[in-house]
Amino acid sequence: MLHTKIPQIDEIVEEAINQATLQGEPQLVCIVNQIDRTDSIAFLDRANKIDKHRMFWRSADEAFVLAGVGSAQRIQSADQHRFNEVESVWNDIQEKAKVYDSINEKGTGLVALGGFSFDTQQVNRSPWEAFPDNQMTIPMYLLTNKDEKSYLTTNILVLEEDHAQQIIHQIKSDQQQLLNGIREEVNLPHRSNTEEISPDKWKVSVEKATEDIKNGELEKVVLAREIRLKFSREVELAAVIENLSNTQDNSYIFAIESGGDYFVGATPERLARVDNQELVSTCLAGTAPRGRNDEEDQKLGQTLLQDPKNRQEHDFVVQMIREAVEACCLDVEIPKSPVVYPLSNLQHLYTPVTATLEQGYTLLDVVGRLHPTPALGGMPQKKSVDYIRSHEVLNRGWYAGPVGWFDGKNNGEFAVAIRSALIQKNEASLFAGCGVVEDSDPEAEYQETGVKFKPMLSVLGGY
Ligand SMILES: C=C(O[C@H]1C=CC=C(C(=O)O)[C@@H]1O)C(=O)O
Ligand SMILES: [Mg+2]
Repeated sequence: MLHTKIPQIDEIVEEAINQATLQGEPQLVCIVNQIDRTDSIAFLDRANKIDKHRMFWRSADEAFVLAGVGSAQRIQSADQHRFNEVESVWNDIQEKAKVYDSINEKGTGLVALGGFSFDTQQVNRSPWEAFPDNQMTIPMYLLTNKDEKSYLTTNILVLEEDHAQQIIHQIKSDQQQLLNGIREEVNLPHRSNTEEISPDKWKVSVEKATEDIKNGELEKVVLAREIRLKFSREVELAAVIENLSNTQDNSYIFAIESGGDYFVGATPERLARVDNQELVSTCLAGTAPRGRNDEEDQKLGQTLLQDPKNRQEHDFVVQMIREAVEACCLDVEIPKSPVVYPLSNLQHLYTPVTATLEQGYTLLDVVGRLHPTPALGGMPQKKSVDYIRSHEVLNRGWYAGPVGWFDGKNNGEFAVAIRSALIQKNEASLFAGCGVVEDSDPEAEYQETGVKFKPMLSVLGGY
């Protein structure tokens, strides 16, 4: 049931058609309602019948979920200055939109969800044809679950030639399906094939990178590899998200559907979050497996904290994030040493970063400055991205790029899209990388990436 406290939808749509006629351009209308508590995965599953462009975000550390359906308006930019360009289009959209929002909650109203590719200079598009270098979408319908409450935002791009009754009928029927439609049983299909892409060639590339680092070409580079899977039938988005949500604590769960394909993952790595002007970023790099019991687990964690190779991987990240954040923030706080961050299959070195954005700077400014951090690219930034482009066999596409959301109230968050898979009908490509420094051992890095595949692999048909 909708708890409407704003003008009747009929009035809103008719007013928007008048506006569109007067302006000679479409009018974006945004309506926010509090609704009865609604399960986000059921919502996404029922949306399957409405639009094949769905988006999902679950925070790693707060009860906050966004599930978006369809596209009312889309922002795309392939430009080198894509973060600034997205910001300026976003400002323009906000200025022109008519927002009916008496609730004013974070993540409701005008919200854009989506992501950015890892490297705009990558010319090879396959297999990422459905994912442009940047795509942020204002969904037609957005469910926001925050703490115990649910909100539904409806965004309509109204055209001069639209008929009010037709639009209203469509919205009512879509809302009925999204909130009350029957949820079909969704299961994951059987996995019929698993192929590791050139593991030996990959180990040779790690060996070569350690030599190039010793020769002073660069200081650190993150190299990724791929596993390809085949299934007995199409893999349903809702089933993957449900499984990841049940198994991956301390991780962001994200999914973006585009042109029939979708990119999904459970990443522990925040890039940046802004609540008003308060910034939180995360340094996460350096990895060990989990132990089979508490004692072994503690021991592995302690060894990780003292291991010079892992500390070096981590310290490059802290150093770079510190410099980037200090350039646009006040009151930057970064602890002197990392702690251990436990996940279901492995543990990482973790250093939190908090700061206050200086006036005039935004979340997208910070994302543009940070991406890619040395946890995904390397050190120095440009050299390592060039190195990846010319040495890595796979095409990263959106793997290791920023994925997330922002609203019109100065809130938003981006994570880096690792522990992820590109799913195309009954096939999937999984990606995992590791930080290579001069003391890296190819076999150990191969094992480390093996553990990083586990969260997605276990959801997509067992180890
Ligand atoms: C690049 C990935 O992980 C990064 C994040 C945490 C730890 C990492 C590491 O220890 O190598 C990587 O830098 C990946 O999972 O694909
Ligand atoms: Mg590592």
